[in-house]
Formats: sequence, structure tokens, C-alpha cells
Amino acid sequence: MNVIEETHSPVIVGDPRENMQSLLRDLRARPGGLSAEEAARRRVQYGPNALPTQGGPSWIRALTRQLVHPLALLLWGAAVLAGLSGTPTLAIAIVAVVLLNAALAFWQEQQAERSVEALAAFLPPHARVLRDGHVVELDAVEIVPGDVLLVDEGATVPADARLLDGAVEVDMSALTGESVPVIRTAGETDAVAQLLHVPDAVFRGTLCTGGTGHAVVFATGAATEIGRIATLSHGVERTDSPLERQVRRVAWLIAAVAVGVGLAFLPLGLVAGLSLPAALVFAVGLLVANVPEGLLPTITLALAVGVRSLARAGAVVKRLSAVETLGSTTVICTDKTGTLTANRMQVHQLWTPHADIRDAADIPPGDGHVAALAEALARCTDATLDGEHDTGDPTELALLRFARIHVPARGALRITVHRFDPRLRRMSTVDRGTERREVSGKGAPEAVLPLCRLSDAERATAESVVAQLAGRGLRVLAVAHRPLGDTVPADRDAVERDLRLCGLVGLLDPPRPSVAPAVRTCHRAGLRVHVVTGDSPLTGAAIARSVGIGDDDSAVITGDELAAMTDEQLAGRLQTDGEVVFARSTPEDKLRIADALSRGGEVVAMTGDGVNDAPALRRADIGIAMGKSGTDVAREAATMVLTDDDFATIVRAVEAGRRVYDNVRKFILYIFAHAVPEVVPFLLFALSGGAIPLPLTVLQILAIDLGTETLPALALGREPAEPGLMDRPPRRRSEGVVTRRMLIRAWAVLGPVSAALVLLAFFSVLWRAGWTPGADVGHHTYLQATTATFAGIVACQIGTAFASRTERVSLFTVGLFTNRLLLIGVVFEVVFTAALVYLPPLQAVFGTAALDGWTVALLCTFPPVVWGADELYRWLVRRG
Ligand SMILES: Nc1ncnc2c1ncn2[C@@H]1O[C@H](COP(=O)(O)OP(=O)(O)OP(=O)(O)O)[C@@H](O)[C@H]1O
Repeated sequence: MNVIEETHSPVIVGDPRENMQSLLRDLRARPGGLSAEEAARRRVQYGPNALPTQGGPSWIRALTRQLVHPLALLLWGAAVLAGLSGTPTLAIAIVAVVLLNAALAFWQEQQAERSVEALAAFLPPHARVLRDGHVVELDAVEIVPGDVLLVDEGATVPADARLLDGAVEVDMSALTGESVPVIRTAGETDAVAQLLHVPDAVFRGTLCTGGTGHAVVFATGAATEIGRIATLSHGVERTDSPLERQVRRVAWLIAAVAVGVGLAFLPLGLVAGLSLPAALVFAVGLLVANVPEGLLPTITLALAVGVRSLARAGAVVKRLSAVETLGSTTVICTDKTGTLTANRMQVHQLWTPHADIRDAADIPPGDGHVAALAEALARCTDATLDGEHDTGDPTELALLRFARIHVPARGALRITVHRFDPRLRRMSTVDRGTERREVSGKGAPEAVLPLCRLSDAERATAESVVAQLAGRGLRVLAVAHRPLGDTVPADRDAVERDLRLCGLVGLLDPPRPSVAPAVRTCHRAGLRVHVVTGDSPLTGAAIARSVGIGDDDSAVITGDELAAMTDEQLAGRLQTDGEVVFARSTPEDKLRIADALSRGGEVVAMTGDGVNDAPALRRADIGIAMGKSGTDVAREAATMVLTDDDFATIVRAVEAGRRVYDNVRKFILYIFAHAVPEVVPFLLFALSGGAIPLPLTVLQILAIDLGTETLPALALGREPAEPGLMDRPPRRRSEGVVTRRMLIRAWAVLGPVSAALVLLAFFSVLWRAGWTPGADVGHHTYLQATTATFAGIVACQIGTAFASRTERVSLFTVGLFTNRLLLIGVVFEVVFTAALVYLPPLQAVFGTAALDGWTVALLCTFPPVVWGADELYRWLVRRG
């Protein structure tokens, strides 16, 4: 929903409930619509048709939330403990940790919110209105009071309006909360009813689920009913994703371990000879160092960054959690037209009873056999050709363009229309011709041929032509007509009978060039692709095969066959049949297919564009609607909207989902790995009973936690995709974010190697000063030794950050310098550490001393050693 911050006081012109004539007079409107100049003038007067933003100092609340969430409270407790044990510096440092983390988390969440909010810009709501007598499609923000809207099945109503003609069924749930659709009919007024119940009124934000009509706008923007209650009910949902819930659990687990380690250190420290306050200080220090307070916001941000990059790639998701679900997708059920194909429908071949199949391009204008067919096509349509403003369904537009070549355009003489029904697969109109009334019909051959008067031989010929055309991947429509007497039957069946077949039309809609490579990627990535189409089995299969979905032996299941199957049979076929083309299927079939796949444990992405597709889109794990050709109803029900309608975008979204999930794992690994080199020195001190001096001070731990952890972790969230990402099978739904392999890497490879190196740095300083176990250490030597430990941990974490960049492959395959943010993070880390080590004021606070050249040279070897050890481990895993 478009939200613009401009202040115009809400105005309603006249009484919206008054009779139509008075309303039109008050609005200075005509059923033919406003002129462009008048609309521009009103746009200035009334302002944009946009809802007010929900203002308010919500950031104060958001920031406070960061300061009082459970992990922060734990740290506050630790600060109090530190204060009580007589170390105010530590208490202040912990408070600094809490504040800094809160600020960072706040910033990350704001970024996340903003990127989700910005998605609205990718899906500007459109509306069709009459301007200067023409139908124009414009951004809904441009609508002004007095405009005449076209309210159509599948669309969101963009402003409050009263129907001038027609009747529509609207889902008012956005406004009233009631999901039962209501009927609104032109000409029915009620001057005393509540505005919401006026029988010809439609309202902004509601969905038209059926029918069509024109309506005159009486309120826009903040003056609309929805504007007045200011519920942005179609806003983006912000619920915790399974990943976030999992990570929250992990964070708690680590926090519990941190508290445990802290508590365990108390007796150990005492045994080693520390005083109680000193032992308490260390226990608190360990706890603070290991509480992963930054983990959750970092993950939220990683998901949000994923959402943003998806939107740029043409896939707008409505929930952060969709990103991770996408990553585990196992099956894609796709439409054919517009998604696999380019939706550039064109009449390609043609058959009439008096001639063979011909290429449409070869038929000269004025060909006698084609005239009747073209006439029927020109009448039986909802599309309009109007230069730049062509409107209508691509199939109909293609048919109409063809018809125009062969018959001249005439004024509308329509009497009734039986609209295209995807279940009946046909449509018909009754028009007043030059001499008499006529029925014109068109639709799928199976739907139309039985309504035609044909001999058995004629029927057989027609059916064989249909098979030939469909086998070439063409969408085939039968076109028929019949003259009608003076009375026009109201009943559809009575109109659509005894037809004369004018001919068969084969429409070509070439596959998008991007689809075949995308299907190959799906196959490599272990994803199956089913096609669910309303088109015929032959056409559906021909198109599917041409892009590499299934092969000549693959199953094609028609709607009728599906109807005859039990749920178990369907599930069985889906398991055994590989990639299936579901042809002549209805939206209800989609729902059954989604259900059967879900029950089989698949994670299903399903596309849809019509009103009736909404239930299936809701049921699928990822419902995908088309941004260009889809209806608002489908977009509303979907989790993801494709701005370019392209199948390849779905595959890119799956890839992005996998990448984001991988990246989350990368920084969890990074954060897990740092605990070992921080804890081992303490254990050594305690276990040696104090014979080995304490290698690290509490403030130094905090400096690592604060100074070195955050930026590289953030940077890992932006890691580009690892090669081979789409060469492995989908992640199992049951697989947690923390895996055994990850723990092995953190605690058995990266952690221990780092711990050993860090101790090497510590002891090397001591030994070079002539220290032996149990002996006293000079003050300066001790400061230098602990500084070496501190800088050693930082150096090892640099190595860990680079190692964490890839999960399987060697870092060389992605390139050492391909994550710029990480390089910046590392530079920051090094500068920060150097400042602590070499700047006298900071030395005084953190108990550090300048390191000599020898130690610095030793530390420089740590990052490559840690990373090298992990490279070796990964190589062994790849080989094994
Ligand atoms: N406007 C129309 N008028 C009459 N018949 C139509 C019209 N559009 C489509 N048909 C017929 O109905 C069949 C089903 O069309 P529908 O639009 O429901 O298919 P779909 O599910 O959108 O197909 P796809 O999977 O290719 O997108 C078509 O194969 C065609 O024969």
C-alpha cells in the first residue's frame, strides 16, 4: 500500500449516500470520466490518494525493547554484580557493552523494517480509470474524487466509490473483518444506511472477487473509510521466522552455557588462589563475553538484506521468513502462460472448415473463409485495442489483433456477455449484428466443439486438427457462432448451443529464453518442477518439454484424470512420476496438488494469478503471484510476488534463500568458534592452581566482544553465494540451523587451533623473559603476555572469519577479497586492536603494553594458520 507523507486534510465532497444524480453534480463528475486537466487540478486540490503514515515516536519503544530484552537483563545483572564486587570499571564496561549492543541491534532492526517497508515501492498499486473518455491505467496515488474507476474481478478497489453500472462481489474483510463477500449493485441506494452498508458503494482496500462495473470516486486518501481507521492492514507481516526462533533457542543455550561456565569458574578461581571478588569478577567477565546478545538482530538483518536483494532481482516477499523457506524449496509448481512463456501471444496458425491449416501471416486481409471467424473473435472479447492503451487478457488481445486485420472495427453493439470461466473454459457474447442478433463463442476445443452442430466426420477432422496444432505447443481455441432470434435467453446454456464452427486458432506464445537454463539449475539443485496449466495436455506437454521439464515419457495428468484419483493415488503418482504436467486443471486442482505434495514432505512453491488461485497460494509453503499479469487477490494471498512474472526469478529467489541461510550459519560458526580461545586460558590458569598466571584480563575479553566481533559477523551475513550452492540437494526441513558438522568445525578445529596459538603467543612472551612455571612474572612482562593473548585471539578470529566464508569449497574458489565488507571489518579490527595495544591512555584502561616486533611477527602468522587448518579440514571432508 502506498504511503506518502503529504498533509491534506481529508475532504469528502457532498454526501456519499445521496442519489447518484446529486452525487455526480456535487462531484462535478460525468459517467464518461474527468478530463486530464481537471484531474491534474483536483490532484493539487485534494492531494495524493495515499494513506497517512502511522507516525509516533516508535523508535523510543524499539530502543527500550533492546535494553530490556532477557539477554540484556542478564548483562545488567552482571554489571550490578561487578559493581558490588568493587570493580566499577568492569561495571561501566558491561554497561557500555549493553548500550552498544542495544544501539547496534536497534540499527539492525530499523534497517530490516525499512527494507521490508521499501518493498511497497516495488509493487505500486495500479488502477484503471476513465480519463478523456479513454481507459487509462495509472498509479492509484493519482486518483481524485470524481474519477470513474473500472472495478474488475481480481482487483483491489483503490478509492471509495459508488457504482455507476454493473454489479460486483467484494471481499470487505480488510475493512470489516468479515470474510464473507458482499454483493454491490449499481442503482441500489440507501440514503440512511451506514456508509459501509450502502448497497452500491465500494471501498478502498477491499478486493473485487467477481463481476465488473464502473464507479465514481467520492473519497480518496485519508478521507476513505480505511484511511479514517488508518489500518494499514495489507502491510508486511513481521512474525518471527522459524530460523529466528531456532536462533533464539541457540542464543539461550549459549547464554546458559555462559552462565554455567561463569559459575564453574568461581570455585575453580578460588582453588587457584584468587580472592572471592577477583574470582567473581572473572566469572562475570566470562559470562559477559559469551552471552550472544548480538546474534538475533544480526540474523534479522541478514534476512532483511536477503529480502532487499530479492526485491532487486524481481521477487518481492512479504515476510522475512519467506527467505529461509525459499531456501528449502523442493518442488516448484508453475503456471505456463507468462511464467514459462513470454506472454507474447500471437495467432500463429489457423484452420477453417473450408481450408487446410494455414500460417496466419500468409492469409491476406479480406480472405472470405476467415471473415466469419474474425467477426466472431472481434465480438466475443473483453479486450480493447486502443493504441497505447490496449487492455485485456493477452490471449484475447492476440485474437483481437488478428481479427482487426480481417474485419473493420465497429461500435459496440453488445447485448450480453457470458464471461470467460476457467472452469467452463469458454466465453460467449450476444451482439446486434447488421442484420440480426448473433451469438459468438470461443474457448478450449473440448468446451466448444460439443456445443457445435457437426457431423461425426467433421468432428473427427476438427479433433485431428486440434491435436496437430496443440502438438506444436500452440494454445488452441475453437471459434463458433450462430444467429439468434429476437429473444435473448438469459440462461448461459441456452445461448451456447447449436453453434456453427468458424474455425480453430493456434496461438503461439514462445517460451522465455531464461526458462530452460533456470530449469536446468532446478534439476542440478534437486528441485522438481511440475506444470499446472489450464491449457490442453498436448500444448502443456509440448511447452514443458521445450524448456526441459520432464521428458517424452513423463506423465501428463488431465483435470478429469485427477478428479478420478484418490488423494493417496495422487500422492503416489507425485512420488513416482518425476515431473508431471497437470493439464486442463482448475484452481481447485492446484489446491489438491499443493496438499498432496505437502503431505509427502515437500516444500512447495506454487504460482498463481487468478482470483480462484488464492486458496492454493495460501496453502503452498511459498505462494507466488505475478506482479504484472496477476490479480490483486492473488497478490494478496501470495507470500512472494514476481515483478517480472519470470520463472527464472523463482529459481534466483530459491538461490538467494539458500545463500542467506548459509550466511546465517557462517556467522553462527564464527561466533561459536571464538569461545574456545577465550575460555581455555582461564581453564589453564585455574587447573594449574595458579602456577600459570592468568593469560587474559576481563576488560580485554570485553574489548574483543565489543571491538572485534560485530563487524566481521555482520560482513559474513553479506557473503556472496558459495559456488555449488545450486548443485546440492535442498536442505531438509527438519535440519536445524546448527549442525553437528558446524559444531565440530567450531569446537574441534577452529577453536582448539586458535586456543593453541593464543597460548603459544602468551608463553612465548613469558619464556623469552625467562619465566618458569610457578615463578613470579615481572609486571611489564605480564602486561605484555596478556596483551599477546588478547591480540592473539583477535588474530585468530581474523583467520576464523576468512575460514567461515565457505562451508565446503576452498576459499580460493570464491576469491580472498570478494567480500569487501569483511575486509573493512578486518581493517577496523586491526586498527582498534593496535589502538588498545599502543595508545597509552587505552593501555592504562585495558591493562595492555606495547608488543615487540617478534611477537607481532608471530601474531601475523595466526590468521593464515587458523584458516589453513580449516582449509585442510574442509579438503578432508570434501574428499571423504
Ligand atoms: N479469453 C478466453 N476466452 C475463451 N477461452 C479462453 C480464453 N482464455 C483461455 N481460454 C481457453 O481456456 C483454456 C484455459 O485457459 P486459462 O486461462 O484458464 O489457462 P491458464 O491456467 O491460465 O493457462 P496457463 O497455465 O497457460 O497460464 C485455454 O487453453 C483456452 O483454450
